[in-house]
Amino acid sequence: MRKKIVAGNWKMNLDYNEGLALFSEVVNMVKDEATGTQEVVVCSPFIHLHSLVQLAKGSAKVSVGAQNAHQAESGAYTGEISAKQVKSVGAAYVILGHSERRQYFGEDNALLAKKTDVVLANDLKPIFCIGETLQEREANVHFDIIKSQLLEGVGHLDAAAFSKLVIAYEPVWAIGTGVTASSDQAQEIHAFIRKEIAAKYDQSVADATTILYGGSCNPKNAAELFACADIDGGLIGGASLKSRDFTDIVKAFN
Ligand SMILES: O=C[C@H](O)COP(=O)(O)O
Repeated sequence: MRKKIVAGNWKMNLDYNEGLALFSEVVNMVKDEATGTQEVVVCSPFIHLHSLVQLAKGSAKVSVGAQNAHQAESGAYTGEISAKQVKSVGAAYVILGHSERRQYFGEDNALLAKKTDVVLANDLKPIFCIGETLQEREANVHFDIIKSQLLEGVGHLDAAAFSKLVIAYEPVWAIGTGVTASSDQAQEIHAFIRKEIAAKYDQSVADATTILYGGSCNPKNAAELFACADIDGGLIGGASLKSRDFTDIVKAFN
């Protein structure tokens, strides 16, 4: 059966020492919690990755991820980080397709397809984000948008490669706004995504795919969201910057 995952996305927050302190607290707190969450992933800025991997050693449940990787294996791309470099410090995951990357850095589905290939080729697991803007939802094209992000971004993969992905549904209007999708809205889209995966591959691939919800998820609303049949955990932004809040979300699968 698919894995229940709670992933934190620190975005461009926390200096080196702040990140290590927060991560140490999370590792310690998560260790003692009885929870249905099977894996806790912290996606930090690149500067923290190596140290977090060291701190996570000995924790069966906590993994580390990056928030991006370049589409090339290596080369003259000043300021960029490759998937191979991320892999070399021991990280396990890479977030791809986050709406902030799509919006501020012009990452489109074609580019994300290339990034997905490179990340997978380096034996890293993509957390592949899809989700509509408020305008798209209001124009009632959100299903089309989500379907095209899914199929154009990762639909070229064969079933074996696709099964290494985690999908994250993040409605852009809910990210960092304090406006969470209702559990009904989120479940509707998660079920739709799973149906599209089944149509593209087959039902067993769809049933095995972890689909996370992201967007103003917090300790108060996590349990209701995670109780939905097709929601397999969360991708947590703001609340992942506080160890107690993040751990309470991890506990929400109880
Ligand atoms: O990657 C995380 C999402 O962008 C959600 O962020 P948020 O929890 O601050 O709304």
